[in-house]
Amino acid sequence: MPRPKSTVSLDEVHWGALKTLFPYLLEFRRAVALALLCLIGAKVAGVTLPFILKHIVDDLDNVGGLAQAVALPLGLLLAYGAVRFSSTLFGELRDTIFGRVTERAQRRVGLEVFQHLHKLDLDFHLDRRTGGLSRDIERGNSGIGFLMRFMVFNIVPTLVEIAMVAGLLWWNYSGVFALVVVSAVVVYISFSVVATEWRTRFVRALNEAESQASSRAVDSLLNYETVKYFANERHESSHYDRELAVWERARRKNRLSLFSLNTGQALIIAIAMCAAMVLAAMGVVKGKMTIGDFVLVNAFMMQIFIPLNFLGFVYREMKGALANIEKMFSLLTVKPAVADTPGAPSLQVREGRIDFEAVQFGYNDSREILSQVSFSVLPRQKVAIVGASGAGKSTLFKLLFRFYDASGGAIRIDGQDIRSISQESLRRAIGVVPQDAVLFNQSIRENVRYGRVDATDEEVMAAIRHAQLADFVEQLPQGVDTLVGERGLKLSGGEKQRVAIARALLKKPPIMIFDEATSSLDSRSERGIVASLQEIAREQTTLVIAHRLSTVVDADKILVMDQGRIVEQGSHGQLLEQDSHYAMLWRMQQQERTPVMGEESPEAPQFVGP
Ligand SMILES: Nc1ncnc2c1ncn2[C@@H]1O[C@H](COP(=O)(O)OP(=O)(O)OP(=O)(O)O)[C@@H](O)[C@H]1O
Repeated sequence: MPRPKSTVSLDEVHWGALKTLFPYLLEFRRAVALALLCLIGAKVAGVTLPFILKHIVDDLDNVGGLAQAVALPLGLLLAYGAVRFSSTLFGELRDTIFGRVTERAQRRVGLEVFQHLHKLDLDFHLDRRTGGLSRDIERGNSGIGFLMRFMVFNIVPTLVEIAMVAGLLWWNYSGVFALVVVSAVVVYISFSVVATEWRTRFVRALNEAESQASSRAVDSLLNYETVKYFANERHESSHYDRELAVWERARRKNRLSLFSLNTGQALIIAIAMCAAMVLAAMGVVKGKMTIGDFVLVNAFMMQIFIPLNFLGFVYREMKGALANIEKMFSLLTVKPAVADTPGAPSLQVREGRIDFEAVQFGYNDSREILSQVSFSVLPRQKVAIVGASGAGKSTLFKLLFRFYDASGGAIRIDGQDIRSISQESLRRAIGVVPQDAVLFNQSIRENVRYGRVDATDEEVMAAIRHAQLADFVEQLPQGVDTLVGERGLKLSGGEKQRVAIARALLKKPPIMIFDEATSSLDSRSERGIVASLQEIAREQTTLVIAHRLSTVVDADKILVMDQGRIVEQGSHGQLLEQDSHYAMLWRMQQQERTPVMGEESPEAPQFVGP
């Protein structure tokens, strides 16, 4: 199956974008051939029309005083109607048949961009602005439809039609007519190309302004709650209005430039039409041409200048469409920073052992976040990571999950360097309950099922029970079918976390990561979940980040992190005995601990960091 070129450099993209569309034309060659036949039919009918008209006019001119109803060139008139209708019919058939080709191309390219976006690394997605991105894709996609339709059915056929008309005028009358037509066309096209090039910058500026305004609006609406917390509606509106003002200015400049282009084109056409008509009128006066010939010349001029005018529009729009496609395809040129090596094998999880070996990492060159981090997690062990905010705990998980690659050292699972295996197999083997669970705007059931999309309803319900979510779900009028709202905002923080836990439990991976997964829960729910998790964790290797030290006292090993280094490790008892960093944190948490409403026992201290 032909595939469009997937990476196009920005410099070559202008015309390179056209090349990417050829495979689709080839794939649907029968539909394209049929549509081309319809096109030829429509053009032949179009060129025949002025000749029929000429004969009708000449016949009428010669009727004299006879009874006109009898002498009417009825056959010619009927033929005129039939040819006109068939010209339109062929045009419609052509569009209908070719529509399939363009729609399929749009679907394929849309899918390719979507898949590529999912392949890109976390950094790209953290930097992107969703509103602008979706507009770029939307515009690029409709640009493809436009370009394919007009490239095949407008530009080349119009030029052929013009050549045919010029030839016919030359053949039937004189070379001067052909000269007028050809010169007008050359001037018209040259003017259109130069003026359109000049306008491109206005079109680009307008697109840019539209994307900016749209990004701003989407970002603001996504942060609806934050805007309200700070009563910043006016601030948001004024920012948005500033973007809209830029858009307004860009639009005005764009319109003015379009005015100049349209006016120039109309002037060239008017001069050419006038010249041809004057020539024809002189021919009639001199008796070299009939009135029918005069009408024919007029009809031909109209016939070529209408599509020529359209050609100007097409060229203009084509430039816009190319700019849009260029922007969309430029997304495909973004290379993911984390990529599989060609033919990377799948991860084989035999026991679930994890080794970090002298791992080094920084999100950028200027700041090191992890330095020389080494530790091992034995199969089915529970290892906890504790430390101050910003110490690099979540970063460890992001590296294990290969959102980023370490700049030094290695991470191995059962002896396999995670850089040498496929990302998909790695991620299948690891379940994550993140710090901030984000849900799809679907039902609770579907959100939980996302953990394993082929899970049965019974399995989903079992996961919901294990995550202590069943009581809550029962209270809801629509139960598990309740919609959770955008990003899950209709659920409380704790409920959202429990949905995320249920989802991860359903996945049943050999390795499980909990990144402060119970931080939004009250102590009673937390204890319930921790008990469930402990039961399940016996089968799995588990890594836990916790601020509440009481939730990890049972861990096989606790790693204490500070400023990107592991400063201590051991069991809860061993670390207390060492009486160092961890022991100090433990004591601090116990001292600072104040009873929390609704808790029965005040045994759980809060981790506040050194
Ligand atoms: N995408 C990113 N780009 C640049 N810096 C980042 C990025 N993500 C995290 N950081 C920085 O890396 C450092 C470590 O972050 P990390 O999330 O690992 O800390 P943490 O120990 O999990 O903190 P917390 O307990 O508050 O969640 C922080 O200083 C943070 O600002």
